[in-house]
Amino acid sequence: AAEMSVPRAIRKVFLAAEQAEGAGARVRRAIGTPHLRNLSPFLLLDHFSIGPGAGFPDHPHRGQETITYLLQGGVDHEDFSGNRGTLGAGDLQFMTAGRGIVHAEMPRQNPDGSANVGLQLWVDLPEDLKSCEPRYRDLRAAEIPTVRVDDGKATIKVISGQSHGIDSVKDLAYTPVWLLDIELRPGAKVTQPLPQGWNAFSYVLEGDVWYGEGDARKKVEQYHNVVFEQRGDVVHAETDADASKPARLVIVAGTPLDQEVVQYGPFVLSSKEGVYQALMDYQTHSNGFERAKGWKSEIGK
Ligand SMILES: Nc1ccc(F)c(C(=O)c2c[nH]c3ncc(Cl)cc23)c1F
Ligand SMILES: [Fe+3]
Repeated sequence: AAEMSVPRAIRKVFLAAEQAEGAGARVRRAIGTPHLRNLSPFLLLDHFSIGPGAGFPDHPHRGQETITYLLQGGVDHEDFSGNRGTLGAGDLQFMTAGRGIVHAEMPRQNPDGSANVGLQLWVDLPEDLKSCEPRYRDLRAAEIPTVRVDDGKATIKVISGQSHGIDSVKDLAYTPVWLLDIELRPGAKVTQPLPQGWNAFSYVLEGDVWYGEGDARKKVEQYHNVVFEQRGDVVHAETDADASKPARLVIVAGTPLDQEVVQYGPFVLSSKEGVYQALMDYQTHSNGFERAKGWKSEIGK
């Protein structure tokens, strides 16, 4: 007989409150606050909004991967190796900082002055990859497979992982991560399998979403983060039939890493000594930060 699917219970739900970050940017931090310090392998999740004149000028990273998902507008990036690029609405950038990156992430000026909105997720790297060479993988909106389910009432963008028989195009991060962007029209109901034993959460971008089934259902509003228990292999999400507008949520899952997390801003190592070393290397332009010497970005001025 088919294995019974076990719904994942909800461990906690909380609002991602807005806070200042970078230079004049605003972020709703859904992972990386006292509500949820980290959920291995996830270190940080920022739902960012960058208005004109704001942004994230020259800054370093070591020991993690960042996944930037542009939802609205555009963000330019430029690093100390001369890599430059622009993310438009629907595009993603998977950046493996590894042993060290210094870059700037600045918004494009939108003609109508609208803000640039997106998600940035930080994923911890396994210890032996924390000193790997940096690398970028861009994923353009057009490359992302989409599947319509529940009579077309639900649309799932399979950015990474699998959903309803659709596989994402390629493994983009070193650490296995599933990232699904789901739109639920009124009355839609989706059952999404997730790998057993992975850590998983869901962040509500728009509207209201019911998670769970029957009397275990819980209604979660916009800007709230839902953290699931590790036990179980499916997540149920649905919207009210009389909802006034569609809901939009992401479901993210990843393999827990069995290592310490010692983080100082964008330096994420697995020991205090590793963090001291990162700070020293950044200050002395060593061990991966050589190209930071005298480097200033064009876009971060
Ligand atoms: N203070 C500080 C220290 C280190 C950082 F890496 C950053 C940073 O670059 C970001 C933090 N949230 C983000 N959301 C979106 C984007 Cl595009 C960038 C960031 C930062 F702001
Ligand atoms: Fe950055």
